Amino acid sequence: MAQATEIQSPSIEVQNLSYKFQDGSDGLENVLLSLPSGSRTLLIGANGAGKTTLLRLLSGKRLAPTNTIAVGGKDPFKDSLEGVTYLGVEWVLNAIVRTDIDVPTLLASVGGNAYPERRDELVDILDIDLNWRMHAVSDGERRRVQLAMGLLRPWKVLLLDEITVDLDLLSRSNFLAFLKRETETRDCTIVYATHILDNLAQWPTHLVHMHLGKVKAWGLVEQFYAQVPEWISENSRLGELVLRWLKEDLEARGPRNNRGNQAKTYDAGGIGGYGLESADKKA
Ligand SMILES: Nc1ncnc2c1ncn2[C@@H]1O[C@H](COP(=O)(O)OP(=O)(O)OP(=O)(O)O)[C@@H](O)[C@H]1O
Repeated sequence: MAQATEIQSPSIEVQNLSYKFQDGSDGLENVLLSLPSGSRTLLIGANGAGKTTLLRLLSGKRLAPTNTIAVGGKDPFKDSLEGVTYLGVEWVLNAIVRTDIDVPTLLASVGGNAYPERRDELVDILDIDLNWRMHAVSDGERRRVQLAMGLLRPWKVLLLDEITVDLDLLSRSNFLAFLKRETETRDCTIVYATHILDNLAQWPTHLVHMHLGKVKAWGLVEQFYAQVPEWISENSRLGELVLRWLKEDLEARGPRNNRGNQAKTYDAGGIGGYGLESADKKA
């Protein structure tokens, strides 16, 4: 197995990145980004815009064309980088966190004893009960333990694909504040794909707007906020901006299905096909 390379400065540079899936369909097209060390970037875009695809390429889980991605100056796929943490769907689906196992054992299994202060801070911030047994916790409680496990080792680049959906508002807010503090107190960078914008307006330093595999716009958050009318409150500025982007994207893409044909299909098999028509008639 190739030895992991430690990255120095956690910047992210992407240029001319185009990517096709195995079936030949387009994944990303000509992506260009430059995210400096210490930045906190929100990846914004409708479902299917390409956010996960980009994060997986940045994490080195997928092979990008040569010289298109540099994380800390290195190719994440070739150099199997140490300090790059990707928390996405695979992480969430990990079966071990559903077995009859206790929290201290789980945290120890990912190196908790090597970082006792960090472990205790995360347990505190995420309000984790060390007496929980993982087969008998709620989805949100399980997610908090997973986040503590994933964040325990002091990463330099954190790639986060929305896995905070199960968290209650206070846990999520504490978690986001923790991430912000991390970037302010040590040399690290975060890219976070999310649809949930509550309490996030003050969080990002950069925004990336993706649409159909392309980056439509990216840059410092202030430059985007300047486009939103001033009368909109500071807190909802991000929401207003994203809503505007998503509406434009939907208009540009058009409806997914041709409405005329769809209507015919529904008429032919539609409600009647489920037996509801006859139920109606009986009533
Ligand atoms: N393995 C694959 N093969 C072919 N197409 C794929 C594959 N994985 C994803 N896609 C397609 O690529 C597009 C981008 O998917 P991706 O998961 O990156 O979107 P996303 O922005 O993360 O969406 P969401 O917000 O729903 O998570 C989608 O249209 C999806 O159907």
